[in-house]
Amino acid sequence: MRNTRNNPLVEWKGSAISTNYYDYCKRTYYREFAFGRIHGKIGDFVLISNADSADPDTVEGCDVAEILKLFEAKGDDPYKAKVKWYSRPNGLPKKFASSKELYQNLEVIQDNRSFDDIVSIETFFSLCQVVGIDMNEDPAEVMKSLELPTNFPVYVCRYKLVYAAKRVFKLEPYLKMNDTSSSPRIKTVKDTSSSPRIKTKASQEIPSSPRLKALKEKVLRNKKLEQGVKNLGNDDGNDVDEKEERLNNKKNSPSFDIQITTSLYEPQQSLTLDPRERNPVVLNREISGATRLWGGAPSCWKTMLGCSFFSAKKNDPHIMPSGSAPRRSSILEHHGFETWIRNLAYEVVCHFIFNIYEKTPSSKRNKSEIISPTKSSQRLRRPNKKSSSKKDLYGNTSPRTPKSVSKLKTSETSSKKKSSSVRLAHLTPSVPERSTSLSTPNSALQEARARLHVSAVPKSLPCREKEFDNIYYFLLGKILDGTGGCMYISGVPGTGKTATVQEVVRTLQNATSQGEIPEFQFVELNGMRLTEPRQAYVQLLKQLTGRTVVAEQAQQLLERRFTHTGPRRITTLLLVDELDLLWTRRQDVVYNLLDWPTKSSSRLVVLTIANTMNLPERLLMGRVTSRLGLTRVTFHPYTHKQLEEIVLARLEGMKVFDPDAVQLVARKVAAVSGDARRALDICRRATELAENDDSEGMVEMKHVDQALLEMVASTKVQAIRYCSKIEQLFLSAVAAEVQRTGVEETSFHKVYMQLRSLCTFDGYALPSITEALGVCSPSWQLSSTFN
Ligand SMILES: Nc1ncnc2c1ncn2[C@@H]1O[C@H](COP(=O)(O)OP(=O)(O)OP(=O)(O)O)[C@@H](O)[C@H]1O
Repeated sequence: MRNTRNNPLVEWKGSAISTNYYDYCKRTYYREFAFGRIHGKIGDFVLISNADSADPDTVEGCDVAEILKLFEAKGDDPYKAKVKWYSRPNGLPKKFASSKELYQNLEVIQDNRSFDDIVSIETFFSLCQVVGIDMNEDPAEVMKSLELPTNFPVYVCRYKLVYAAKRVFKLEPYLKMNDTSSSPRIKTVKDTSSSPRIKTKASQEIPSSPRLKALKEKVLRNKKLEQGVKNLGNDDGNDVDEKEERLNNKKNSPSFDIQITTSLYEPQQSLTLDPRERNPVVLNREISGATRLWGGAPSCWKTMLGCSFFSAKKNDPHIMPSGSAPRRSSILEHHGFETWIRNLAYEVVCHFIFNIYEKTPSSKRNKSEIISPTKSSQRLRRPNKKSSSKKDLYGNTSPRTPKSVSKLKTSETSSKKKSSSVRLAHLTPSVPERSTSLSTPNSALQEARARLHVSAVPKSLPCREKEFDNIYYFLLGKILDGTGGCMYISGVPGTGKTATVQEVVRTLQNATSQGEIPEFQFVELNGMRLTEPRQAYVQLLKQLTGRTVVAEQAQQLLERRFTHTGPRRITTLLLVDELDLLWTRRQDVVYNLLDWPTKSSSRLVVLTIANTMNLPERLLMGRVTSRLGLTRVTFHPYTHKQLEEIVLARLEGMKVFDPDAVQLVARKVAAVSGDARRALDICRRATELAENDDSEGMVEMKHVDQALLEMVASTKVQAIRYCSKIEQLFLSAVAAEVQRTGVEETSFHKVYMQLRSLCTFDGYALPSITEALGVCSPSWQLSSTFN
């Protein structure tokens, strides 16, 4: 039967599977498919192209998965498979990924994290094999001894990643205790002459190593089992469990001998009980409820519900999972009474489950997936007031008494809803200790100077609680939702924009490592560090995949990544600092960076930082601004009180500054720019002056006065002071134009327009264009130098 709908490349093999459950799902399920040269069936292992990898069209760029179901859905991409994911070691959570015990290229780990498990068959790259081995065995040795086909990817599996608690994982042995005595579990693929798929060694002579002896025995036993399936009721009767679990599936498959194999992964397989294939949390509860109600489900029911169906044709050389005898059974036909019992039991259980499912309010079901109401301990907790003065929320020592956090007022209402459950937190922006300590200061003044340095990481970011909150909850909402979005952050230099965002990211990463929120990846671009705007693509791709390519190719790869679905994709958080420097005439770079988050599959959140508040409206085209959205946070210049607080917070516990001296600095800086960097610099210089002066280790008003004077009398200021009036006016015009546009480059024409305005206001005669051009030409500089 060939499907002509949309894509003639995928073809179902054999007839559709019909059961009450599948009929209820209103989907058509199949056992086998052909996609180009790939001929696969339920139970096979496949490599699935990963759009997020550096090279999705290579074996290394693919993820490993086992096919659990095959079905035809509605829509443009109807050929679907339900899979069980297997991760390579570097695809595991960080704490396992770096483990030296795991073999990057040889080994995969069954991954029970809640990735999307419905994938398009069109993303299949090739078939592969996974061999289950005991956790104490050496994968390299096993691979050597197995002598498996070299042109076919083969992996061993020792572990499975399971939930220890909500979002906390642990590794468990892949094979259960009673499996360890048995030989490796190998699933082979069917040898079809039409496809270049790999033939396993099953039909070849197997070398006589103990492992392969056992394997050979297993192959023979499995073959016998399959024979048993063929000869109804004529199995050898050795395996009591198999006998018990035998069921008649005549109704469902009149023309096939059906073998129902309970999976090795019973807990996961049981998820298939959900009539809509979603909400595993609720479903598990339903299953256990059903089991309780019926006094423990008989093994045959378990088999029925957790089974995968596949055809067992006469010459099919399947090698079945070893050591799985107790968990597998063959279903034989023509047992009328058994069929009746089976169907009755099946319908009753399905009916029971559907009823529970329908009666469970959808709100409850969804909630249980995100934040378990019973596990309040997992949430961010408001710190105990008594202890809050010592430790902040994430265990960092914070000398500040936490302030109450203002309500979030972002325009993102959806994230508000989600975050409300996590909102109990009292968030104080804080920065973790630096990893390498600064050189030990000898005096109090030296220590103060070290603390006042802009590069010194402060323990907290006072006066930015509200901004911290807004950014934190925006990002939290996006990470919990698994959606994309943009935020525009603006403010004059030195107002703590970058520092606040960095701190938010650190706080979220901390929450991730504690299993409170899902994983996300953080990447950073800074317009100042790029030689030209299109380098943003190169840098972004490099940080995401580790691959360096030219800008055009990088753009194509990023486009592909963000416009294609990635079932195992986690949220990407991109910080674009100095956005205005990515501006190009076509605005394509900024457009793409803001357009990718709007794609439903991208899971990309972009935080953009720039110095001007109205940059989007002034500099960017309408279609770019529209993509930026309305979620904006403005960092206003610090007031003198805030600057005072910032400086005093850094000097906490020290008595080196006269309080009036700090106030003087704060007032002077707030009057000009409100730049925290400038205030810290002046205070630092004052400590140096106090050290040279014999002032008994105290910074007084005179030191601050002198430092302020030095700032004014800096070389730049001196140079400008000695410029001619026309030069001073020209420089003012350049500064006004740069301030107006927020871009550091400008044209002479625009500067001249500014110059005209300045001259008119100040009552000077407007210099001619030639004179103005002369001011900025090198020859003018030379002549002025010599004059
Ligand atoms: N609230 C604050 N508390 C303590 N230190 C602060 C605070 N705000 C700013 N600073 C200090 O000022 C320095 C400059 O901050 P930051 O780089 O975040 O400013 P910015 O707004 O991003 O400036 P620019 O636009 O120039 O990049 C930081 O390194 C930090 O040391």
